[in-house]
Amino acid sequence: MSKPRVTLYDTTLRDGTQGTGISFSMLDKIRVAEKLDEFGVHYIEGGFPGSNPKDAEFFNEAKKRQWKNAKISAFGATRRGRMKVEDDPQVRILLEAETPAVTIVGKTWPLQVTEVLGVSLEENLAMISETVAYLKKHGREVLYDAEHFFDSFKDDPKYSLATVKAAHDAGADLVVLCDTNGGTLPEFVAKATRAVIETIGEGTVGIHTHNDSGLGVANALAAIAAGATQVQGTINGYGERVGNCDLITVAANLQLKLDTPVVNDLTKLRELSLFVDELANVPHNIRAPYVGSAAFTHKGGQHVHAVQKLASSYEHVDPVLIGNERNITISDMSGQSNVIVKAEKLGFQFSKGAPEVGKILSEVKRLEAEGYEFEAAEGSFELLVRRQLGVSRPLFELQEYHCSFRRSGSGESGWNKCEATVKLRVNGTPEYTVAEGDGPVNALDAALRKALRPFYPKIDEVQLDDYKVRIINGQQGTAARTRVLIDSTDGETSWGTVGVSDNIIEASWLALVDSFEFKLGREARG
Ligand SMILES: CC(=O)SCCNC(=O)CCNC(=O)[C@H](O)C(C)(C)COP(=O)(O)OP(=O)(O)OC[C@H]1O[C@@H](n2cnc3c(N)ncnc32)[C@H](O)[C@@H]1OP(=O)(O)O
Ligand SMILES: CC(=O)C(=O)O
Repeated sequence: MSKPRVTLYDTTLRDGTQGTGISFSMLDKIRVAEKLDEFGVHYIEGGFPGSNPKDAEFFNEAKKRQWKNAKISAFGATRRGRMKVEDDPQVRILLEAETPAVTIVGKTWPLQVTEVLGVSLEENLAMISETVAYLKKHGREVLYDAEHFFDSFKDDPKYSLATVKAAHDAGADLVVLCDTNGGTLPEFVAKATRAVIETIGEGTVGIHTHNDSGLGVANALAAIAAGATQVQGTINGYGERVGNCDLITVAANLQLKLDTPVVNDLTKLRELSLFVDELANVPHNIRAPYVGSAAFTHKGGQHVHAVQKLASSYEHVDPVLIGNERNITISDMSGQSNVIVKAEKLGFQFSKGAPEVGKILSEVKRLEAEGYEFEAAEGSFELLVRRQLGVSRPLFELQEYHCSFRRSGSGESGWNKCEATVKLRVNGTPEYTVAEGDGPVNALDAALRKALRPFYPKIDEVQLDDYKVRIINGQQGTAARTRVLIDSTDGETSWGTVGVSDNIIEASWLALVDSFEFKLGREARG
């Protein structure tokens, strides 16, 4: 696409990695940058090469690659006080990154200049203009990040404008106003942005916000409405403290709500968000605007009823536009509409008022009142539907199971032993098996598989991915009711099952049996 009115500047690989728990290997940084480039981000801030060898190495790798859409930028600071710009090693390293663009942060707030940097206000202006001019002389596109701009504008508008004017007059291609502490409100952001544009002209200002007041995106949009032409942010809002402006949300708002196209194909937005979470090893935020898996998930019966008739009744945009999809969940807040939609996915067609729908719905509500939760246990819900419709076939007839745990001695010389026995009949054939395991549930799992394997060899495809235990009525201490949720996979599909009991072993057994019955039942039906 031709240059849009607003460009996207991604700083996931620099400011994002200042977020607690966020770290990428050098090769993962390259993979994230490639994904951002493919998506159509206009600038990628790859890191702070003066900070650490990994970031410096990123730029060595980045210069060997062809970037289709994005300009790579190296991040650093203005020269240090009382030093010549050409003698500052951090500035030299910025040039050695050999990027087409360079972003430097400088101080704007008198408080920071005198108290933190410990230099005079005049020396700070010289640090800004000399560093910008030096980088321009070396042929770089220079983006100047005006740190704490809004706090400074509140305290001393004259000095804050003098700093951005110093950067602009020295040749900065863009002055980026930073809400570094994330405490500013949108109205003030808009007012300050307008004041800067009046001082240095149209098309010269970008915005970089943090989310400390929960307004990172709102503040960025306020600055854009006031005339800013670049928005800086991070994928999924990673960043120092509570994070940066979420570039995912901003991109969707600009393109879908503000008639400001920023990329060619917004349908890749969710994929980008998940990809970056995956590489950062961060759990996906299901409530993320636009791209979260809950963003178009309807739980309440009245909502589900309405979206079947008119999607826009409870959806602000079509999920397909950002590569997301509509989901309907089942719970005690469901109405007939939820059951009808879910049952249809299982191949059963019902109309409103059908007795089968009422039966399924009542059973869901009865079990949820006992502590079950079907939202994340679609496998158990499918079995519930089949059982209520009388079309399920149990895998076996249980006679008894037993498990034991024995601890002998203490410390390292002691030992633990977990053993389980399972006695059941499969198609009339008795089976009696015993197995050991790391814990009682693991031992039961092994004994049950041993008993069922001769009849259902596909059982070995089932792997348990996750096992979660939730105490439902904790006030009853060790006599509390327990809910166990198991996530299983066969490598191709994944499913969740649930079991509830006063006994943690029995709750686990129920969830385990549902997991096997779900998989093997589907296999048998073909
Ligand atoms: C708002 C932002 O997000 S800006 C980016 C912040 N990111 C980071 O700090 C992550 C990367 N940082 C680092 O790896 C290190 O802090 C380094 C390599 C930059 C500096 O390390 P050190 O030299 O050991 O200094 P230290 O981190 O203790 O202190 C920061 C130094 O930078 C100076 N500094 C801070 N801002 C600026 C600026 N805008 N211009 C010039 N110097 C600056 C400080 O005065 C201080 O130097 P001093 O001790 O000589 O006064
Ligand atoms: C530059 C930057 O990251 C900030 O001021 O927040």
